[in-house]
Amino acid sequence: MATDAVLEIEGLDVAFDTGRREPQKVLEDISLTIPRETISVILGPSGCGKSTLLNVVAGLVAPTSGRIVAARRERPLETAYVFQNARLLPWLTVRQNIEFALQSRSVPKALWKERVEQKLELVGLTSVLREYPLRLSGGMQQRVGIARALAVEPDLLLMDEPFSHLDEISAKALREETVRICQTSRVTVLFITHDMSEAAFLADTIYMMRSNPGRIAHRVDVTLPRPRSFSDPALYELQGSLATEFYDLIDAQEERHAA
Ligand SMILES: Nc1ncnc2c1ncn2[C@@H]1O[C@H](COP(=O)(O)OP(=O)(O)OP(=O)(O)O)[C@@H](O)[C@H]1O
Repeated sequence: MATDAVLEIEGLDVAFDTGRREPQKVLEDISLTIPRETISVILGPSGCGKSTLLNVVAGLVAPTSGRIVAARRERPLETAYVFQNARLLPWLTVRQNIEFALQSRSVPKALWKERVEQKLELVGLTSVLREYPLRLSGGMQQRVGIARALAVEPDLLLMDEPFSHLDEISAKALREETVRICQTSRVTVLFITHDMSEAAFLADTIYMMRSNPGRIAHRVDVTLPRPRSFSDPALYELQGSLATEFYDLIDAQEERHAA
């Protein structure tokens, strides 16, 4: 295993039993390495198995075959999720929502106050500690969701299309925040999207997937310097080449389907 990797996945297959004669193969021969303190992006069309891949990494879905090797072998890999919706508990305050996550991971109570305040500060939201989630905007709720995930100090942060339900201005701000947080807090991220510009802006490495079954079709190492700007022509260029590859894949798939 590479010395700077948090996780390596080797030859991973996932098939679901759907009651038909043959199990449905959703992921096939997935291999990837996630280096420490980087952002790896899985880019793929709807239904190609992106969320399933994250669920395997989180230990929620068992692979049919293949290996997942975590760098820290002395204990299971600690992961935390940020979903499309923040999924905050509406009857708990922001502080209590984050404390709930800390409690569920058995983080000692003596650490809670500092963790909650530090992570809320990181997402720029210290003023909402006592608020209830429904009084916050969608973007603020998502920031709390990120703070909650960071509070457990995971080895790997799993982000499943976390900004896809936000307006474009909030989404852009949160993409910038994600990069800043990763750099200042030395977090490692596995990020799912089907948005080319989001992938180009965030990623150190992009794994482009195709469907039926989900496979990694291309790996793109993004060498654009940081901080990146949404208006950088080089970013547009990368986004354009990702789009070309992406739609070529979809066309090839439709041709295979029709044959
Ligand atoms: N527990 C399950 N049992 C059976 N089939 C499943 C299960 N979970 C996912 N699938 C199937 O696996 C395929 C991939 O689903 P998945 O949600 O991983 O795709 P995705 O790329 O994340 O899609 P989207 O971008 O639309 O969220 C789909 O056909 C889905 O119906």
